[in-house]
Amino acid sequence: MGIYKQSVDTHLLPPSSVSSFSTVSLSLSLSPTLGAVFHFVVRSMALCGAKKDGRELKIYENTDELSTDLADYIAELSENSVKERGVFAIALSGGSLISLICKLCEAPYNKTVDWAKWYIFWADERVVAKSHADSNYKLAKDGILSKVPVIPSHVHSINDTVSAEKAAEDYEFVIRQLVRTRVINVSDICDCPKFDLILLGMGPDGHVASLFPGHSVLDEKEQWVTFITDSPKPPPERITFTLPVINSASNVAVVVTGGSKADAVHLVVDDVEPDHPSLPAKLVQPTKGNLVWFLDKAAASKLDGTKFSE
Ligand SMILES: O=C1O[C@H](COP(=O)(O)O)[C@@H](O)[C@H](O)[C@H]1O
Repeated sequence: MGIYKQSVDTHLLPPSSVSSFSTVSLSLSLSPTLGAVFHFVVRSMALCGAKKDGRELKIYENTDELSTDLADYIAELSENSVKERGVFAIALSGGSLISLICKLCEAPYNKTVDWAKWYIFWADERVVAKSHADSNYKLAKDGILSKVPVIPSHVHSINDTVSAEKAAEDYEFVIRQLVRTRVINVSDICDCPKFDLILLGMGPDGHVASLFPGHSVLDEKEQWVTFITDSPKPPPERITFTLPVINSASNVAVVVTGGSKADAVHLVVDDVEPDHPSLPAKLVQPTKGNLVWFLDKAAASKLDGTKFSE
């Protein structure tokens, strides 16, 4: 069975990607049996991007270039949202994501972003004290929020003095109030909140937020925020946005770096074994919103048909 090759012009790539290209060649191979396969050839300090199955993949030479483009992406979404709605409702994750968005604290973003219009939430949180090293809130506060002029009352972290179950319930209540006043937009197709942007990381096991492979909370359809007390990754008690909330967002970005996650990226992005019990990251499929994967070269290294050359 032959493989048909066709060139894809860079005008098909997202403008933010094209502007950063130095030398990029991208080709799309169409095989009757294998479907579409992207071949990325990245030279010098280039990056490349392409649409695949409704997702946009952005692959960067290194984490520094990824961070720069990610800061641009967030700043642009913030500007658009403030223009359209007067506010920007963003949900953060913890882990490696925070150091990858730290460029937002630097020029020009520290001055150009309309920080007072930001409303900040967490897609997941560990149920520990806010001062604890495991707290996703503490990570973001120390790394970013204490360095930019966000309004403290717009920062919606969980109640860290109650059980995981109560913390999830309280957090959903807060979000419901803010949907009612449209600080957080509402989905056009269900009653779910429609965050302007949800930023997710992904673990080597394919978990996103605190949605772990095989966990029953993956089936949660009613609640917006739920809890677990048996996280396979410590600490065990966590609250998390459910899939209906994640998939109702206007924009979702999954940010993944490092070779330890290359297998999971391959399984999710190349949709290996589609009938196999799903990895949580595979279930991130915004119904009407945009989905962008930000990958460094190491995380993208096992993607089908991906070939990098220096
Ligand atoms: O436990 C968590 O892990 C994921 C992934 O973290 P990373 O350090 O591997 O990027 C993170 O997105 C989530 O918020 C966090 O609670």
